[in-house]
Amino acid sequence: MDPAATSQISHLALDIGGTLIKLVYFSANGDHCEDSRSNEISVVHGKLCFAKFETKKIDDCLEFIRFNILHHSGVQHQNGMAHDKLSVKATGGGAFKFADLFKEKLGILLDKEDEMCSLVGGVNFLLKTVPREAFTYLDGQKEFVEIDHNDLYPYLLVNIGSGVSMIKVDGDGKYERISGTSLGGGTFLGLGKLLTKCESFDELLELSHHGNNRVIDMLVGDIYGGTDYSKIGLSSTAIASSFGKAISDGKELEDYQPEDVARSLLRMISNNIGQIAYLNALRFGLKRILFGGFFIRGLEYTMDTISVAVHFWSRGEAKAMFLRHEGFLGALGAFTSYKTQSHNDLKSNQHTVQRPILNCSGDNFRHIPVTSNLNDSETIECSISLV
Ligand SMILES: Nc1ncnc2c1ncn2[C@@H]1O[C@H](COP(=O)(O)OP(=O)(O)O)[C@@H](O)[C@H]1O
Ligand SMILES: CC(C)(COP(=O)(O)O)[C@@H](O)C(=O)NCCC(=O)O
Repeated sequence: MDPAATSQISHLALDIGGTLIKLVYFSANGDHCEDSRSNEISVVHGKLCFAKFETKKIDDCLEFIRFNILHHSGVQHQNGMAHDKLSVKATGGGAFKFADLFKEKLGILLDKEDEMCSLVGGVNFLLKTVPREAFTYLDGQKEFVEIDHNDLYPYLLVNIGSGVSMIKVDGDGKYERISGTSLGGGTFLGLGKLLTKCESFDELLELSHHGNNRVIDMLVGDIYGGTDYSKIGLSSTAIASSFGKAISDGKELEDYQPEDVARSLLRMISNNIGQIAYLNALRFGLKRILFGGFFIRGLEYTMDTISVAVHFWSRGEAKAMFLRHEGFLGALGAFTSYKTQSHNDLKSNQHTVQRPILNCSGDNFRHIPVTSNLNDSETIECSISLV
């Protein structure tokens, strides 16, 4: 393997969702070593890099791929003669919706991976490979959880994207989508834009940060004259009805502060998802609930609301956990699915494309990582083997 060639290697996978396009690609450091067991295998050190674009700005994403020449790292189809036979792993609805666009603009075929399968693959990869990936968040405390690989399953994966999917995971590639709700991140952003006139997700989050949901939410105490309803375990400060105060306040939307509206909205969506997640965990006796999707964005208020909902409804029985790479689960799953290409295919193709083909075997991926560190820019240091 030519070291100069390995220094440029980049391998790409995409998750094209309803709101965001997520990219995961491997970028080599430039150093590599031959595997002592076989002179046909090279180990390449590098890092997994992450990028995201709004789906409505797909042209920016295409330009990013073109500028960084990521599309040339695709796997060449058998019998493929030209670059238009290169294919890149892709998941999410956009892998179907935008397949023609990718072919037309970049000359690549999107090799479609099932969205649920990719989400599960991404989580399992992270939990097994990346230290300090999963954590709990309660009472303002973030605590990393190292999960024993032999005691990983079962768990409930709740992916909060535009909509929400809830998947019971029983093993590697063993899963079932058991529930979902259309009240997800898209609802938060869509309603938020209409109600607050904000222009972006970040702006909506910033607003929510400064708001007070009690201005607009109807609390138990508002209904019960300031007292708890202790007989059924509801404190006076619990939300009885999200946005309920707007019924009788005699106010127009303009009379409320956008900050307070944003806060109530965030609380409503997070609380609802936490509660549905708990109910589904209860249905199947699952104790561990992992939350992913770009809606969370590591936001303390969101994680706290979800954690409190799960803790409250399960009376402390179930645990909400979060992931550092929450938004890239599907893309990571699609990335690791390159392993399903047979070695022979990859090897023979090595001579027909300009760039070396990576063997992203899941097993190699798991065992070879040097440091598997996560640095500030959220990259994951790792190594992969080339055939
Ligand atoms: N920069 C952003 N722009 C738009 N939405 C964002 C952004 N960051 C986080 N979000 C939230 O994440 C959701 C999308 O999450 P994601 O997991 O990418 O789902 P999808 O695959 O449906 O696009 C949005 O609906 C929104 O609530
Ligand atoms: C259709 C979807 C799987 C698409 O995934 P997304 O782009 O939202 O991440 C998801 O939006 C979803 O599961 N919606 C909830 C549908 C329901 O169960 O009511």
